[in-house]
Amino acid sequence: MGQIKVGVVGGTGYAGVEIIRLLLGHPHAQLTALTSRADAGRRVDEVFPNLRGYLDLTFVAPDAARLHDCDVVFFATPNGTAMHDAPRLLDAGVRVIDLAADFRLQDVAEWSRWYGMAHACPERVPEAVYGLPEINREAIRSARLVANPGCYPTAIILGFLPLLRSGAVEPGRLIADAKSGASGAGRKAAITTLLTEAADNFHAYGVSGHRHLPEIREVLGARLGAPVDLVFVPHLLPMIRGIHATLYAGLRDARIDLQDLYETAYRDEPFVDVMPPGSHPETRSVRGGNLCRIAVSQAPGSDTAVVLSVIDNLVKGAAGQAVQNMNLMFGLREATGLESVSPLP
Ligand SMILES: NC(=O)C1=CN([C@@H]2O[C@H](COP(=O)(O)OP(=O)(O)OC[C@H]3O[C@@H](n4cnc5c(N)ncnc54)[C@H](OP(=O)(O)O)[C@@H]3O)[C@@H](O)[C@H]2O)C=CC1
Ligand SMILES: CC(=O)N[C@@H](CCC(=O)OP(=O)(O)O)C(=O)O
Repeated sequence: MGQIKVGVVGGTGYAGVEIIRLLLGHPHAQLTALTSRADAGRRVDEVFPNLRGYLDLTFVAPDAARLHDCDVVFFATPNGTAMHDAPRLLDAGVRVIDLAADFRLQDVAEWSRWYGMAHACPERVPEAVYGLPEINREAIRSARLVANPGCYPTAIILGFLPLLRSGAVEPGRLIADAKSGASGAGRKAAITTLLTEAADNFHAYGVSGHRHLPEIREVLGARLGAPVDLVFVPHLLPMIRGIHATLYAGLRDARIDLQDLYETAYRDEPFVDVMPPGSHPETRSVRGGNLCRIAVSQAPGSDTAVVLSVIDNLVKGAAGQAVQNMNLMFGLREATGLESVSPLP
């Protein structure tokens, strides 16, 4: 096949530059239009010296007509951006993958409550496909508009899914205790992610309600055909990349073979690795890669399942998953360009 012409709106953010990094190693993608308002006119490799020698492109303003020449445009922009610009691109026949939350919730009123703004194109929301290939692979293949999942939801949904699908747990009594590295907050300046605030420190945030909560509820609930509820507490870890989610669920029958349940559920998934019994997945084992590594356990005599789920928030939690979705949308092998091994240490 010919090269897929790719645009990235928000090419100077952490998720955007990760898409650029991944697509430089993709045999069928041609980076065509990379946007930034602040850095328009600057060479990409001047802004990101790690890319010197790999591409010869200059950032352009996001309204550049050149986006219309693309086959697919990734929006790696703040929430509330793609909903203004995606409709024109879709009307011009360009496929859109939004890494933000604009099209993740089918319940638009709920979306507006959590995101604090009116939706600019509620009529386009029903056509959006939630881009978690492990649950929506077939719909993604024919989608024109993909809502790439949030980073916490990716780790948490993949972690809970086998338990819920099998009916092994009560869907209303789940607990997700999750930690993220600081790159999850993006590249913009903010006090909480200053080195002097985040390093040698550890704290929870969003305990009274984080916007990923309705996303997890809606996606799992739709999958299950019944309401799902959970306690979700995110934390900020003094590291750069990675999410570690520790998930707890009460088992209906403590005799279940959890290892077999998870191995069977994810046997054919290229990007979910169910580790052997007794494993403790490390965030560095998925650093820079598109894998979600999962370990599941149950203490002797306990009726609580404990699931450990790790991802790189910028890869399986954002850019890698977006490229996985692009591969599906363009009929490519799903793992194309996503097969690098994480470095240790
Ligand atoms: N970081 C992560 O781990 C994850 C992020 N996401 C989501 O991906 C999106 C990008 O995140 P991240 O890369 O961290 O964010 P950053 O803050 O690092 O980058 C944002 C990018 O968007 C551009 N931008 C900002 N406002 C606009 C606008 N109004 N129109 C066009 N471009 C704009 C910025 O450049 P400029 O201002 O120069 O135009 C910049 O390139 C967010 O929605 C985030 O929630 C999802 C999962 C994980
Ligand atoms: C550490 C940190 O701040 N993480 C971010 C997660 C950002 C993200 O992936 O979320 P959206 O795409 O849904 O905005 C947060 O909790 O807001």
